[in-house]
Amino acid sequence: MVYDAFVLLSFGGPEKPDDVMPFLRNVVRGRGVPDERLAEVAEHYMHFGGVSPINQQNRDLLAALETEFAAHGVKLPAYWGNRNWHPMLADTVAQMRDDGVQHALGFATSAYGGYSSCKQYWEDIAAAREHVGPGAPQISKLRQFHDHPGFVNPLAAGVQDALKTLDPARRASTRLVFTAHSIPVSMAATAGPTGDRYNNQLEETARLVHAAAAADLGYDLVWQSRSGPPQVPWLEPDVNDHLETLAGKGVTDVVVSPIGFVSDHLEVIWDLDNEAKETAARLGLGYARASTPGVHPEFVAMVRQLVQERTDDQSRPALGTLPTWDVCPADCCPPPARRKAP
Ligand SMILES: CC1=C(CCC(=O)O)c2cc3nc(cc4[nH]c(cc5[nH]c(cc1n2)c(C)c5CCC(=O)O)c(CCC(=O)O)c4C)C(CCC(=O)O)=C3C
Ligand SMILES: [Fe+2]
Repeated sequence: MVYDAFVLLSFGGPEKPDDVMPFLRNVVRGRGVPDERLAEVAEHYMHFGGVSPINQQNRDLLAALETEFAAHGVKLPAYWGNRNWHPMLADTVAQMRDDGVQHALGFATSAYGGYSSCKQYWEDIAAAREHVGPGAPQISKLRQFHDHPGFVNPLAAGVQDALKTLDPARRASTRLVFTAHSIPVSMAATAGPTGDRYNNQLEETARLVHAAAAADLGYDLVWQSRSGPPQVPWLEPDVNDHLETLAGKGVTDVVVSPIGFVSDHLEVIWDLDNEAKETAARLGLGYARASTPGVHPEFVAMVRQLVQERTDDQSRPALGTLPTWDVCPADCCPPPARRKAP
């Protein structure tokens, strides 16, 4: 297969206060979420002047990738398009068509399987191509990378750096707490052809990062950033509840490592650096938050290697045992049942 471009696929985020509500309406489009609920979430963004850091983080990643590609002879122009905010993927795909692109490789900023993390990016691609119409380039999404050394090693380095900020005398009662975005239980059950792929991959990533970073410590995988109505079950426990449990069991310090994310966007800097940190302070727990990969050189190199897997037939580095594939089975990870508008 001949590829002639690269496109970074991401979530998108507001960049000024007036962007916040339209962005949030895009995130929940078709789901009948009332504006009052969105106004609550908007508050989190307003603590940061209505600016999510995610777009700048993607600009930084794109710039690092261009340098990395140039240094390794990968001659693909790099584009970027989002699901929920500008630059919107449909506009990017129109630009790619105008530039004569025929078949691009797409890298989504999520390591895992599941609807929000994987399938929805395939849907974004299909919708953007349909919007552009005849002449729209094909886009093949690169594979999931939850156990790639270029993902696991930067996470492990982040845990080790975070541990250095805690009291070494209390290491024996320090615990690693890995977090990922909670999803509805029904969504988790249909993630991947055999189900539960999202959770299973996260469990494997947690195991690998723990082994590489601090095998002497105990660890858990818990969930953050739950939304949706309370009567709908989502993956539990929530990180805040879990800190409470740990404090009751004699744990004195925690390192919280958000392995579910590739950069320190709003779900990290609000839900962890504010909410979970406050919870820890209330419980008297020492607290350190480990970094996400961001533009760590090994992570940037990983993206380039994932491209070369498709162009140069290279090996597929993997530290874990769960299988990976280039094209997801058509019936995996269906969207959640749509809620009716109230
Ligand atoms: C699995 C997963 C990831 C990780 C994979 C990936 O990265 O793709 C992720 C990432 C993110 N989620 C983000 C923000 C939001 N997620 C929401 C809502 C939801 N997320 C869900 C799942 C996930 N989300 C789900 C099942 C919902 C319920 C509604 C729905 O089914 O869509 C809402 C709506 C308001 C609310 O109800 O809380 C917001 C604002 C941001 C941007 C942060 C920034 O701006 O910096 C990022 C990177
Ligand atoms: Fe989300």
